[in-house]
Amino acid sequence: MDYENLTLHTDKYQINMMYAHWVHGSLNNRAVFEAYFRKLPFGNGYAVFAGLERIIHYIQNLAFDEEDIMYLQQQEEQYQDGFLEELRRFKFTGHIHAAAEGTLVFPNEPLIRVEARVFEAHLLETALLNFMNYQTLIATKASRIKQVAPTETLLEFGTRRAQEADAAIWGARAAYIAGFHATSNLRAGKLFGIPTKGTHAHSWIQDHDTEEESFRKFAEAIPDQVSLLVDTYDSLKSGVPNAIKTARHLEQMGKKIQSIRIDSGDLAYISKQSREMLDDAGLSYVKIIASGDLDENIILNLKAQGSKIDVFGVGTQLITAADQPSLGGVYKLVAREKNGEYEPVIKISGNPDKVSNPGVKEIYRIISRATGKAEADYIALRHEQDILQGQPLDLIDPVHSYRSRTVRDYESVPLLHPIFLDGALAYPLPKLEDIRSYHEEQLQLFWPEYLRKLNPEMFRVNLSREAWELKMELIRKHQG
Ligand SMILES: Nc1ncnc2c1ncn2[C@@H]1O[C@H](COP(=O)(O)OP(=O)(O)OP(=O)(O)O)[C@@H](O)[C@H]1O
Ligand SMILES: O=P(O)(O)OC[C@H]1O[C@H](OP(=O)(O)OP(=O)(O)O)[C@H](O)[C@@H]1O
Ligand SMILES: O=C(O)c1cccnc1
Repeated sequence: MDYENLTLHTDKYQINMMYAHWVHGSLNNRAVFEAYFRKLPFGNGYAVFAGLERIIHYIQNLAFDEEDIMYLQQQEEQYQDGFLEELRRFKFTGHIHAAAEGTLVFPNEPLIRVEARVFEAHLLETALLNFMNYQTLIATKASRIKQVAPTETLLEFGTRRAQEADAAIWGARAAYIAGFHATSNLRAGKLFGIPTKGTHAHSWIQDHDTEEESFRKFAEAIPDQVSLLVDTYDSLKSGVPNAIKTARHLEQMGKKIQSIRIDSGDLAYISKQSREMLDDAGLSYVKIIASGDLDENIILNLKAQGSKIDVFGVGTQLITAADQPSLGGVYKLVAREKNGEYEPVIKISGNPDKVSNPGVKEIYRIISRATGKAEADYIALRHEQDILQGQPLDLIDPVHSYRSRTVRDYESVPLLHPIFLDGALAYPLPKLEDIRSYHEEQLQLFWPEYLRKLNPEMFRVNLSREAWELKMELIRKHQG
């Protein structure tokens, strides 16, 4: 894929802070930022991390070209030439650690850690959050849909209603990671290798004298991939009978229609009636696709009503994450260089959930040896080694510290992987199919109580004692 240069895809305040660091000669001080979200979307019990591939390409392509520099030169801030010269030389030289795409992730745990010259670390914030927030949101929405339709085929139909072109293709990719089977967007198919599927629109039928003629012509043109949209005039009185006639016509040519698509009306009732009509006509091989403003709640309802739908086409509700159109991921400074060492820093808030966790941290998934299931995620300061040596671990809830617990017989899996080290890519980009399988494996690690769609149990994300004590110490310090 040809990745565009998105260097100016940042908020102006980042450039202003970079400038102020340059003016004061502190641009080379190192800083550590962590990206995380505070609240799960859709009332879900987990989120599905996505966006890393785009972040990697973004960082690899970071460079201010002459047009960017000229544009910055015209800004009312009147940046000095020396600063613009510094930008001409800009490249990312720091470290980035991040979770793998497809990982199940939870609030308040660092998903991406950027450790770099403060000058570089500021620039990245906006784009990195933009990609992580959107793709994680859509992968999570898709995962909810997958949870209610684990055995059906799921088609992503959202492009026409997506928030512009980038959202359409990266959303299609996020949906595929979380278990969708195909997309209608050919560009997403071409760029990422996602399987593609397509039926036809109502206009095809409207553009013929009769529905029957339109079906026959479509079937004759693409005899190996025939899916007929039956609801233009009347699904049960006209559409399905005409689809049956077309199927018979095709059988005479030694071919089979694949499916019919219902796109309006009572989808449960129509699917059941259609199934009967198709079966009675000896066409039990013909599958039923449903579409039309579907989401996980309607799909669950349709299934509860005994509908006979094999394939769900989902567009608007998925690609726009309609019931919660944004994931509020943030990028917070956790440590700054002072006198050649890292000093942990905190952001205090009146809302205890919003107080940041200071210090450079690692995150470990604690898996019980007895059950093979995840017990908690454990956030420790980078230098802490207990976790790696299998010592008993005190799990302390960062907000409600009375909710502590000790785990003994566990395996700990680090969730953050080196992505860039000293500016060089240190991560072999996994194939999309592998990301999708990894996501499936991730789901197996969790008890169903955490995965259910409605009122799931809260998975524990805990701080090590040392990380918790550091947080308390900094709170005390700043509150006098
Ligand atoms: N049996 C059903 N149970 C629950 N929801 C359903 C059922 N059948 C359809 N729906 C949903 O109800 C909504 C119906 O939308 P709407 O009233 O706009 O009509 P429509 O049948 O899609 O018609 P049209 O496309 O002609 O406007 C859609 O979101 C659809 O997915
Ligand atoms: O409802 P969504 O979940 O967003 O799924 C995509 C919708 O897009 C198409 O409708 P549209 O009316 O745009 O075109 P059409 O004339 O081909 O039906 C399709 O028929 C679906 O209803
Ligand atoms: O192929 C389809 O049926 C399709 C594609 C995009 C949107 N709605 C339906």
